[in-house]
Amino acid sequence: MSLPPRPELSSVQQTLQWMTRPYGFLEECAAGLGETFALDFRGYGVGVIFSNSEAIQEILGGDPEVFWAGAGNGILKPFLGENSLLLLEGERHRRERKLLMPSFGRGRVQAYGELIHRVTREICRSWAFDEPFAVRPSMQKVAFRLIIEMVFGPERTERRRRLSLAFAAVLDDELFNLALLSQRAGGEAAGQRWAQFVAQLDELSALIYAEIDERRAMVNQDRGDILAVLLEARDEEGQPMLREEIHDELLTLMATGHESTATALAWGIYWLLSSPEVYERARREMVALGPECTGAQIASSDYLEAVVKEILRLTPVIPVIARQVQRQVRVGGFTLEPGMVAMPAIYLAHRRAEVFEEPERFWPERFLDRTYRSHQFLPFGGGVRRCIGARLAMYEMKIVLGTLLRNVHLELAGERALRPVRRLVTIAPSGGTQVVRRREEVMAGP
Ligand code: HEM
Repeated sequence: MSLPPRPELSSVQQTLQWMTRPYGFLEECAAGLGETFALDFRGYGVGVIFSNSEAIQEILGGDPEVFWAGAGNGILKPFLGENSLLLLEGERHRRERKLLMPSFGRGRVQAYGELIHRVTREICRSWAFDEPFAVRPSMQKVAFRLIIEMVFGPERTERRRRLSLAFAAVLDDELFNLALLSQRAGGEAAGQRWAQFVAQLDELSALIYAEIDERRAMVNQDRGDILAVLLEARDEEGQPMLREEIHDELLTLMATGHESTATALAWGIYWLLSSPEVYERARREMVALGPECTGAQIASSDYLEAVVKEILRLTPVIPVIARQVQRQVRVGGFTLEPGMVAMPAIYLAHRRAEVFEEPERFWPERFLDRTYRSHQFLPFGGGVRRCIGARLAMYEMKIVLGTLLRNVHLELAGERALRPVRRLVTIAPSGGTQVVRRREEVMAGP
C-alpha cells in the first residue's frame, strides 16, 4: 500500500477544519477513513495521521535522524529563536536537551511543591463568591508564577515584573495567535500592528538578555534556578552555552512551561466538576490529609495521579505530534516519502476501545488497575522528543487540583458541554471553563 485514504475536501478546507475543530475533525476522519489517513495541510504538506499503537511506536522509537520533530515547529522560530530546543534536530538537539535536563530532575521539581501549593491557595481564596468566572486565566497565573520563579529565581524585582507583563502581552496578543496560524497572514496583512507586535517581542528579548547579563556578571552562585543551571552547564567538549542559546531556551521554557499546563488544568476542573463520583472520592482523599498538609503530601495521592492521567487521556491539550520523514520509510504498512509528516494522533490513540475500556468515559480508576505502554498513553509525546517538563506538569497539576479540592467549593457555570477551541498551540475548553465559587467551604486550613 502506498498512501492512506484522504478526506474528500480541498487542502484549504482540510486546514480550516483542522484549525477550527481539531478533535471533531480527527474523529470524523477516523470514523470515515480508518485508523490511518492523510491530510493535506495548506503550506505545510502531507501529514499522515496514525492512531494504531504499533505504528506510533515505530515512529517515536524510530531513528531520530529519519523522523525529525523540529521541522514542524518552524512556525515558532520568529518567536522562540533559532536555538530553541523545539526547533533543533540531531546532535544539536541531543546536546541542548542534555544541558536542560538537570533542571527537571525529581529533586528540582519536588522543591517547588510548596510554592505551587501556596500560590494556588492564594489565588483560589481570592475568587469572589457566587459570580461566574473563567477559571483558565487563574490557572495560567499559577503556572506563570511558577515557571518565572523556576527560570529566574524568587526575587520580585521591577525588571522581573516588566518581563512578566511583556511576556503575557505577547502571548495574549491576537496577532500572535494569527501569526501562528500563518506567519504570512500575520506579517503582511497586519502591517502597522505587526510592527507593534515585533516591538513587543524585542522588548521581551531585551529584558531576558538583561537578566542573563546581570547573572553572568555574578560569580559562584548555586541558586538552583534554571538560568543558573544553564549558565553553569558545559557540553561534552567543556563548552558553555552561548548567550543567544540561553535566551532562546529560557523563552522556550517560559512559553511551553505554562501554557499547556494551564490549559490542561482548565480541562481538569471541567472533568472533576462534571463527574460527581470522581469529585467526591478525590475531595474525600484530600480532606483526609488534615488541615495542615504539604504540597508533597497532596502530590503523593495515587488517586489524584490517576485523575490527572485521565484528564490528559481524554483531552490531550496537544492532540497530535509530528515527525517529518527525511528518507523513504515504511510505517504501519504505508510508504512515506521524504518531506511527508508522520503524525501520531494522541487524541485518537487515547480513544482506542481495544486499549481503553469505555474510552469516552471519565474514569480515573482505569489507571489504578493497570498501566499502559508509552505508545498507548502518550499525552507528553515520546521518544527522544518526549516533553522535557512532563514530571513538572504532572506534579503541578496534582498539587493545583488537590489544593482546589481542599479549599474551595466550585460548580460549573454557563455551558455544560464544553467545546474544544484552539488557543496558541494547545486545545482549550471553550470559555476557559466557566465556574462559580459557592460559600460552602471545604476545609479551613492555613
Ligand atoms: C500538561 C502539560 C504539558 C503537556 C500536555 C505537554 C505536552 C508536550 C508534548 C506533546 C510535546 C511534544 C513531544 C513529542 O513531540 O514527542 C512537548 C514537548 C515539550 N515540552 Fe511539554 N507539555 C506540558 C508541559 C510542559 C512544561 C511544564 C514544560 C517546561 C517547563 C514543557 C516543555 C516542553 C519542551 C521544552 C518540549 C520540547 C522537547 C524536545 O523537543 O526535546 N512542557 N510537550
